[in-house]
Amino acid sequence: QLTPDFYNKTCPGAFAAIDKVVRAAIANDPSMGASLLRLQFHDCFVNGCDGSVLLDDTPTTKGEKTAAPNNNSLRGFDVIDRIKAEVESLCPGVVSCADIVIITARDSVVAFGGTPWTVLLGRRDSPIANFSGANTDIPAPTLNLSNLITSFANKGLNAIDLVALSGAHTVGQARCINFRNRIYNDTNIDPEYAKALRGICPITGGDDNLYSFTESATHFDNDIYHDMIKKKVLLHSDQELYNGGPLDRQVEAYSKNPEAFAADFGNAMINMGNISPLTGTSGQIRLNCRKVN
Ligand code: HEM
Repeated sequence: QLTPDFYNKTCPGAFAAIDKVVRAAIANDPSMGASLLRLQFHDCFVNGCDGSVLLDDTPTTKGEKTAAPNNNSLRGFDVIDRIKAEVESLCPGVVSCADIVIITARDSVVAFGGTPWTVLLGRRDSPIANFSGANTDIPAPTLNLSNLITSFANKGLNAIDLVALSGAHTVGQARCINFRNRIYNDTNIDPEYAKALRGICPITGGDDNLYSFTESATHFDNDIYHDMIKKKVLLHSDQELYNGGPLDRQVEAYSKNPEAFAADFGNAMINMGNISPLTGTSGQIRLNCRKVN
């Protein structure tokens, strides 16, 4: 039901307006591109791609922003607010927050030098957030390969989608709390890499200290697959993809063929964007992405 031309008649200016705000945000803070890309994942894995991740807590209901995988970690909500304001001034009440997340993720990858894909549109916004769903459905970096595969399968995504989408970790950063156990306890990690990271992430304290996933954390390329093969990745979950198991061949293929990775990444983003959208007369077009109408 989603289509690429959904806003062609009702808001043809939306694409240029969104891209402009995304580029300005990245020019102001290059790390923002990664954060905007991640929002699509954390929206789509919880109740589908329905903009629920954008809802603030209210006095009576908890939103998803304060769930464990998101709290003190997700960012970019102010950029989404700026985009929504621009788009509302162009065409009031037309473009959903859920679709803004999808377009913003694509534009961020392109701004980082990645390959564009055609986004499918026509999603509507959920009137409710799912705090407990955000805690259970977003995979943790401690998961092993079979649990990662299951977590993606639960959302209708296959193992190729898992390997391709994990390529998103070619950009952005992680906090020490998410890689401490790996650098002190994992054995499938390059010893020099682990040693260097221990300087940034002590055994106690420094939970929020940041480290980049790859050397070019603001350039969208296939570096993360090279790093997996070298055992120089931050997250336990990313190394699980290349650890003597069935997906090693796919990691090697993406490391050798950046075009194949780019094509599969775009397709996997489209697949992820298809998770349980609200369409037709379901849901609403929120006027402010942070609260229900
Ligand atoms: C396969 C399962 C995944 C796990 C276990 C996982 C886990 C994580 C963790 C732990 C962080 C660091 C958060 C922090 O320290 O605050 C992170 C960051 C990030 N993730 Fe994932 N992730 C997964 C899949 C994805 C997918 C599918 C995407 C998008 C397509 C994605 C995009 C990102 C980006 C871009 C960042 C950096 C954010 C920033 O710098 O602000 N991740 N992820």
